[in-house]
Amino acid sequence: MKIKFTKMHGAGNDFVVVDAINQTIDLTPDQWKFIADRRFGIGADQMLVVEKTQSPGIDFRYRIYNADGGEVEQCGNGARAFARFVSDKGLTAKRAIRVETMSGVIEPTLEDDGRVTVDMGAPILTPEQVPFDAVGLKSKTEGDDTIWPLEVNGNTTWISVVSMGNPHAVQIVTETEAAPVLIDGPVIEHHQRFPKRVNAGFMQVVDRHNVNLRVFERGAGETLACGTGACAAVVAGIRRGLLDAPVAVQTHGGELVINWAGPGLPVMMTGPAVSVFEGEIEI
Ligand SMILES: N[C@H](CCC[C@H](N)C(=O)O)C(=O)O
Repeated sequence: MKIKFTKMHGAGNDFVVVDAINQTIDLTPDQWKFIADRRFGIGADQMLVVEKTQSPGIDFRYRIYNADGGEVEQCGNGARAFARFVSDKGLTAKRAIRVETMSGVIEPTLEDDGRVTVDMGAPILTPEQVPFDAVGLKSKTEGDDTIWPLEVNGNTTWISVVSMGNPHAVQIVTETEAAPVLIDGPVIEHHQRFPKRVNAGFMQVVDRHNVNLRVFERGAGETLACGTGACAAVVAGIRRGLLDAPVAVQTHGGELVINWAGPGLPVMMTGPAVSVFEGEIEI
């Protein structure tokens, strides 16, 4: 079957985006993995599939597949790329678009300056719902946050656990460029205390409104940026009493700006969304 796609990125987190409204898309995890392959396929961190929805008051559904072929609940940078895609393709004339994902409804809005702001919904802060297995662990309180000891490569790493619909383990590091992202990231991603695996964030606090962040993503490895990871890291930093909103998050692929007014309230993320090229692939 031939599939038309658009290659996009949000702060360097790159995507293959497909319109499943005007073409039939029904691929296996191995076929998604092939598309994501940077040598044998197109190459991407995630694949985004745009679908119709019957849900009242909702404009679209969008599905997210990681480079390992697995479908996941949420993708923050992907939400911005999705909004750019449906607008550019004329699938909607709206600038504020309500889209349902596996983990609920989010609302990206196309800004006049070319960036996209997404209401990512409220973070989930109960460990069991992340999900994180805290049984038998002795936590510490830091500000309003609870941090947990995780055994990683023989060291104890203290983490915040946050879900943005997808699971995140956030640690504070002195300097992101010296952090063992590629050594500890895979161990945290597959840690037994995360039954659905986890995205591992490494955050350096520069000042109360600025951080550097690297994320070893579940199912994709280290990416140049992680939108839900930036949301989770800022939520953790605010709860720990280290940050004040808004927070500019510097990633290897660009800047994301995160706003959050506290528990139960939505996390707002603003950042770039860029179309790079269009193509067609036989699969
Ligand atoms: N790897 C993530 C999905 C993509 C998230 C990231 N690319 C973002 O921008 O939020 C997970 O398995 O939960």
